[in-house]
Amino acid sequence: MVTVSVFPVRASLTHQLGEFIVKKQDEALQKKTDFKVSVSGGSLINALYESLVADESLSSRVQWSKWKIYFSDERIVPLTDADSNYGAFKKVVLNKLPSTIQTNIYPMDESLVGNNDAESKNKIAAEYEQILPQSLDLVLLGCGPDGHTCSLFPGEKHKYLLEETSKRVAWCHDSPKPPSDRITFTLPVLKDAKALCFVAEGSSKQNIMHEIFDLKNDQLPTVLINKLFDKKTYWFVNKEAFGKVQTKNF
Ligand SMILES: O=C(O)[C@H](O)[C@@H](O)[C@H](O)[C@H](O)COP(=O)(O)O
Repeated sequence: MVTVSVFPVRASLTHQLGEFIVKKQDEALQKKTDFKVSVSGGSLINALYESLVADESLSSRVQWSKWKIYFSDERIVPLTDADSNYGAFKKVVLNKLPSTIQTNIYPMDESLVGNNDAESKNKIAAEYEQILPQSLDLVLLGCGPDGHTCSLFPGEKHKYLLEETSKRVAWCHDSPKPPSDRITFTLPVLKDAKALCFVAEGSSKQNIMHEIFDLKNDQLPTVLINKLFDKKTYWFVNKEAFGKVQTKNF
């Protein structure tokens, strides 16, 4: 069973999300000197700001200097582009931290970004794979209204990403959510991670939450992940997103 927590108001979701992340951080730091975490783009980034920066009862417990921060997926655009997940995370979260705080962040190498050939895009993915550790302590994920996560999209034409077993980071060349070129973790990275945490909020997620949790449509990447990695998968959702979900059997 996956662990699902449903929150009536946003502040309680972001607080409990922060408590969960800090708990995973503390568990990791009891055993080693760093906390390896990956973040995704989209609305998750604002939730992370609320949890880890704005929430004063949590912000003092976040040991940023011991975090190693990776990206679960990244759009192939310059890191300064408004579409960059790194850029968004830096702007919304890291730039809000006191300047004395050191962070260790691992963005995609943007030097090949301008090249439009497949070889360059595959190389960007392969280079990211090289810097990725074997096992992340925590992978933070969003869920799109179509049931995608990372840049693993549902449907026949995107199956090449879900079926990838040798590349740990792959080039997604046809994202239905712009921009179309991205790099993304593949399932082997999620398999080796210690914990996976999804955040989904708002009424635009109602239909997909119903499909994921009630209908369990296993054509959806998120359903597949729930099935494959149930014991280490956690969902933080709000009551709007879960408005149509009937089941208690996760
Ligand atoms: O770069 C991206 O596009 C994201 O990493 C993506 O996987 C995101 O997490 C979902 O699309 C959910 O985004 P929302 O929460 O904004 O719907």
